[in-house]
Amino acid sequence: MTDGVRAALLAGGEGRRMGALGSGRLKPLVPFGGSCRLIDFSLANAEASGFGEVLLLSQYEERQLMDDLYRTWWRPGFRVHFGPYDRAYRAGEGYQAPDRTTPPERGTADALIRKAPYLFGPGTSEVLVLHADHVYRFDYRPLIAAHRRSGAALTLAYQRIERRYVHLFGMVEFDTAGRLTSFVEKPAEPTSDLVFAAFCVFDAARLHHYLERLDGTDWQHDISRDVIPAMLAGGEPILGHEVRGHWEDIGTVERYHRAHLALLDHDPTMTVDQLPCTVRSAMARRLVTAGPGLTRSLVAADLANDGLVEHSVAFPGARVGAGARVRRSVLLPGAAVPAGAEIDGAIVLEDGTVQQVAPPQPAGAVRTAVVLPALGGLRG
Ligand SMILES: Nc1ncnc2c1ncn2[C@@H]1O[C@H](COP(=O)(O)OP(=O)(O)O[C@H]2O[C@H](CO)[C@@H](O)[C@H](O)[C@H]2O)[C@@H](O)[C@H]1O
Repeated sequence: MTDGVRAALLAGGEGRRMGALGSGRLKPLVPFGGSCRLIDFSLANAEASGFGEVLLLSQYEERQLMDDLYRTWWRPGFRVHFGPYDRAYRAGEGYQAPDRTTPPERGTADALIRKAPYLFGPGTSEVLVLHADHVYRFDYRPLIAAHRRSGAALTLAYQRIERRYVHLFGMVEFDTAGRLTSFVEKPAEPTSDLVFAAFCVFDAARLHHYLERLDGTDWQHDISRDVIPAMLAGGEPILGHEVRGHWEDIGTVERYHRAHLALLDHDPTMTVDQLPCTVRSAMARRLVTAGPGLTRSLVAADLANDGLVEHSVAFPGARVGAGARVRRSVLLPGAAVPAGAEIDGAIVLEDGTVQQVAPPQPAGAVRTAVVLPALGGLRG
């Protein structure tokens, strides 16, 4: 099924809208759910969908990303391809710095153009574009199968959301036959509840054609702002594929915080079991049981809790001092909450920095705890 499909992962995130959480850290490597990083969702989906290789499209700090992915995603039958640096990197010859005379790519479409030799190689009939900041579990095979059956130039994943949030996305509209009739990036006045979920499968030849046509023109170098509208204007058949399960773009620190608290919902659209497990933590193997100081929280087994943790997520190695109270918050790996502190609606970083995300709310305790499984048997 995936034969002939080149999977390409856009991982150029700067994390500008992540506040302190994003500073000094690559956005794809922002930890999530205590067991993985943002980039791991698309990689885990690709692996589970039968892909043997994913091409990395990155722009910032490629070396750091390559070192990390080489370590965390090394296993027989699956690999992340580093494009122009792949051969030398794997041969142990080290990293070849990008040629500084060539301007860095600016947008998502530039990333495709710059990696074209690795994207449109012989035998590639389709290109599957993925993102490194999406939280979702998805089998790409039905999307690819539907795309092939229809003969479309592009089949894009879309989701129905509340109208009030549509202005933050690419808005899509379809005719009764399911063919895309309109695509508006970040519309000021939305007229549809359907948004582009940003992952999609292109006919490789058509994509190549439109990238070549746009390159050198006055454009914004973007798949959503340029490539898809150009295809639509060119009369290319574009279809949609609805994403019915959980899918979320972690574009801002607020969404990051909200996505964690959503894991604690009574009927979550994504469960803890669905999180990829790519982070190894020896400390997390020490089991703790939910105790009196813990209410409806997702915690690593090694949480050292001498206070109260309510409706929160605590990553491996987090510590809560005596008398401290943590509510609706996320404690990153090793984050220490000092004795007596009151934390509500915040993210506590590894160095103890408290990033306030939501206004504090009155208490409303719920009496259950989800304990993250010991992270034994993980990849790494
Ligand atoms: N040169 C480069 N190399 C590698 N990666 C790069 C890159 N330039 C950007 N990226 C990455 O591509 C992704 C797209 O980010 P943008 O900020 O351009 O779009 P946004 O997420 O707002 O909307 C987009 O995603 C939402 C869904 O979340 C859609 O609805 C909308 O149509 C679409 O534009 C980000 O993860 C970014 O890091």
